[in-house]
Amino acid sequence: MSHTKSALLALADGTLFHGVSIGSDGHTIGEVVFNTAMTGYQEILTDPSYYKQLVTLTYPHIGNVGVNQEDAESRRVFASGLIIRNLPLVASNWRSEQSLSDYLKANHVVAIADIDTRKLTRILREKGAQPGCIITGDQIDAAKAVELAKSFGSMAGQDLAKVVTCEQSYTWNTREWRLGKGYTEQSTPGFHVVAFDYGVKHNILRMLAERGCKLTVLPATATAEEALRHQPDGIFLSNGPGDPEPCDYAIQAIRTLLDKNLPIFGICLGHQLLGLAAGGKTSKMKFGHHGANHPVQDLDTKQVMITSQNHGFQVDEASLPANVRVTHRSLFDGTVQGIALTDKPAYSFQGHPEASPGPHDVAYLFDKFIKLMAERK
Ligand SMILES: NC(=O)CC[C@H](N)C(=O)O
Repeated sequence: MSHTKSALLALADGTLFHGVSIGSDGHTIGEVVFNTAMTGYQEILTDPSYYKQLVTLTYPHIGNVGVNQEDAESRRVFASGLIIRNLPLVASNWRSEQSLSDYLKANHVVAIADIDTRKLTRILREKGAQPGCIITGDQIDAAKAVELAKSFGSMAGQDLAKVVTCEQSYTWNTREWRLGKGYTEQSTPGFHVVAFDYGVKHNILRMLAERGCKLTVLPATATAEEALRHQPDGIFLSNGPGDPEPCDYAIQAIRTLLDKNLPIFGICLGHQLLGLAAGGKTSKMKFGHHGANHPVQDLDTKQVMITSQNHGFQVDEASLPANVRVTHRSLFDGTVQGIALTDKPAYSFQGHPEASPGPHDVAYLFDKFIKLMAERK
């Protein structure tokens, strides 16, 4: 039997959790958040929105189905650490290519198992998301770990979109992808979408491609002029990590693009940035929304959808100017989940409509974007 290495999770408030290391050696710091999804650990780890966050999963057995290349949501693991109850001894699935533990090690992710994730989640619910440190080794200095946790400070004020974004613009090869899916040459792309990559998840690009869009992806700091040079039919604003408020480059670009009356669709961080560009404000939530079964109501149709969520900031309803309408609301806490401008073809959603947490309830938001681009042509 292989030697198990000890690991410690220290919270900034001094709480300590002793467990075993299941990833890389060393230490990592970030904001500790809990996610209640029962599946999708690989999508969570590779979602760039989790950069600088240490994710604890409330589902106790994580790693049962291993990992594979196909399920990655981006080019690498972006979560800064993983905290779980129990790593199964065997990973079993026909698609599995690697065990979770080997994957974490290969991606240099520090991770801890065998801790009481229920107790941890209760602390985060009561006190709110807080800084933490995971550190591995047999002789751990707990006081040092608490100091390291504190050194993270707060997620508020951190501009991380420009850290995780792509270095250069690229095109998503829609044609090849569609032909591989059985679409014919004739049914190939209609609309050209310019997507700002604040930490985009691949399934968003896939879902736009599936609807016939040709995609040009631009780095987070690209200007409105750069976007317009591509003569887009529509603009997409992606999800991403950190606080939306310091992303002034993005807010500026979106403001200019709003003036051009182009269809604009934003998801998660993109939603928050649209809210800011429209003149609203955002704020940090206590522990945010991270899970795969959050009920959200479409206020126009009254329909309740089961959605996937991952955010720690929100658009403040009271701050919204008269030309911004709230279109969706969380049925957990009443917070804003969607907005639309009344005088521009621009709208956004706080949850993740590209994730399919079982149901595909929110996929219609992608069809709405296609409709807006068609109306403008
Ligand atoms: N998934 C996201 O885009 C998250 C947006 C933002 N970083 C938040 O935490 O609220």
